[in-house]
Amino acid sequence: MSKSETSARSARAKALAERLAGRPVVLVGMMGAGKTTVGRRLATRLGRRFLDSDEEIEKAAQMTIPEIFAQRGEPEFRAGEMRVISRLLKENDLVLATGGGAFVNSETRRLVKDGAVSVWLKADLDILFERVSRRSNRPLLKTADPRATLEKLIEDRYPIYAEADVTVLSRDVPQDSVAADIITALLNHLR
Ligand SMILES: Nc1ncnc2c1ncn2[C@@H]1O[C@H](COP(=O)(O)OP(=O)(O)O)[C@@H](O)[C@H]1O
Ligand SMILES: O=C(O)C1=C[C@@H](OP(=O)(O)O)[C@@H](O)[C@H](O)C1
Ligand SMILES: [Mg+2]
Repeated sequence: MSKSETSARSARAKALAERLAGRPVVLVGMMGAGKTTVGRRLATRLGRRFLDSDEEIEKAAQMTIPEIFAQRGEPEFRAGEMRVISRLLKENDLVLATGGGAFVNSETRRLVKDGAVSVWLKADLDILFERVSRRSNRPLLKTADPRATLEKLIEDRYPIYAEADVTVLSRDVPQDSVAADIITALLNHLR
């Protein structure tokens, strides 16, 4: 990257930091959208701390997400997810990646809307399916037809994700350019 590109990038990050005034940035959207991986890059660009609610839930429960779903069930996972997100949102200067179902839960959504600026990372079925197929760590997709399950979740959840403050497309472009697109969208939103 040239010197002028580096300084333009840091000027944008600085402008955004001022407009955010410490408020957390929370990434929401479907499994495979890139919340965890793009979120980490966004935090680096902004000089912010990065946390992932799934990771924090696993630490608190001393169990993996698939174990929590299997041993405790989804309702208990959602209750824990809400408690963890409520705790994390008290932190300033944070980028928080949530699990795909977090924002769908009305109480968690209220916490995020009240305490943060929310970003919907949006991708279409083909991209999401290709990405989630790389790993088998998503209990909701352990069905006879995971693609159909994903499609149904998209149908149910898209109208809810659309309540986020900004929407950014998570295409198959480098994750760093998705992070840059998030910064642009947030700068426009907070203008
Ligand atoms: N822009 C992108 N281009 C290509 N692959 C991506 C992109 N964003 C994310 N991925 C990949 O997709 C998979 C799912 O990403 P992840 O960040 O875990 O999504 P989420 O947390 O939203 O479920 C990972 O293998 C990640 O490297
Ligand atoms: O969409 C969902 O309900 C879920 C998404 C997962 O996180 P990612 O969106 O990071 O994959 C994880 O929280 C859990 O498997 C449930
Ligand atoms: Mg994730």
